[in-house]
Amino acid sequence: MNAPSAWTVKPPAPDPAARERARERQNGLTKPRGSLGRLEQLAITLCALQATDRPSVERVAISVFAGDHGVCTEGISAFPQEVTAQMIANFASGGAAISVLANHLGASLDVVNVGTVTPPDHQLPGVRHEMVSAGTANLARQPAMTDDQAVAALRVGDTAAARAAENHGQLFIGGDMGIGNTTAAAALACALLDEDPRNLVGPGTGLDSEGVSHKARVVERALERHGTGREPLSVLASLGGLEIAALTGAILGAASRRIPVLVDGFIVSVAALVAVRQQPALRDWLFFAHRSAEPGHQRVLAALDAQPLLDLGMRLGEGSGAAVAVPLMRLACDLHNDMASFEDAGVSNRS
Ligand SMILES: O=C(O)c1ccc[n+]([C@@H]2O[C@H](COP(=O)([O-])O)[C@@H](O)[C@H]2O)c1
Ligand SMILES: Cc1cc2nc[nH]c2cc1C
Repeated sequence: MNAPSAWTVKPPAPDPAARERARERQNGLTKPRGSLGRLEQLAITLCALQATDRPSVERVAISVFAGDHGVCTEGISAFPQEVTAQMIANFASGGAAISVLANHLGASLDVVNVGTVTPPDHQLPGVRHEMVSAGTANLARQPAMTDDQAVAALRVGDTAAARAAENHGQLFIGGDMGIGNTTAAAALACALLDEDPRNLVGPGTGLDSEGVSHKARVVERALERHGTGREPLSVLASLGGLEIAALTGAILGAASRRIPVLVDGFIVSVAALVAVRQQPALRDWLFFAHRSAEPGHQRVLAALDAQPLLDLGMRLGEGSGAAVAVPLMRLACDLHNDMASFEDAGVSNRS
């Protein structure tokens, strides 16, 4: 019963009538048709997802999921593992990039510790400790998670999405924090896309080229051990991470509650890829914020047929790239909602 494949959260279909009305409205606004480019499509898609004529992303719900990775013992990151827990404290005290961005956007920021090696500090304000385990096992040698742990982590994410829905969130952003998680994400993406690790493994927080080659060999060993071609949530259990599984659960959970999702960088996109492989109807609910500098992101975006909004060379995680793209989505909504029509403004339309 606790096999990950039993996870059957289903996203609903977007509203076709709201989509059609939004398309008609865009075509009647005082601009040549299509001249606002992808901002037009963005507003139309939001109308269909929010089943409204007046789309809005004023209420943004951000959940950052943190977890540690057993594969760190293989020397695959430029930073030590304790940074994961230290950054949780930084999120709590408002000093992290995502803290500043959330504050700027007036977004809620939910920090969830899904499992660190460093014992949780229960005094930290605003941090939820929903530890599934003290980090994952080393995926190069054994499954990162048991099936039960993967399901528990999916549930942690789904619960965060439920909180976003209770707070009437109009857009969900998931962020990740986990030293070593670019190794897990690359391994997962290789298994799901049948790719060579040398094409998907990158520097993460800052490995040099020798470090990247070593990391690719670690991923290769993991793939040999766990094999490919299994169902997506089993691949997630053996090669993923606690925060990555929580992100998969959160993304599915948000869409199933009719909250559109703005996907961040490499790690969140891999969590989204797992979710789309599990529930293809989820794809409709995803906007892609940016192209991360982590080289494997490009391949994952292509597999999801995704055109990100921004390309700023960011590679931080935390949901930061998604937060940076929110103002663009807000502008797309304002244009859709507030521009005059040809008729109202007395402007001649094309003959
Ligand atoms: O989101 C991205 O595209 C991204 C790319 C590179 C690194 N990161 C962040 O850096 C950490 C993982 O890097 P590493 O080198 O320890 O695997 C983790 O906390 C991620 O949030 C994030
Ligand atoms: C300092 C630091 C902050 C981060 N935020 C997300 N991943 C990170 C990795 C490091 C090393």
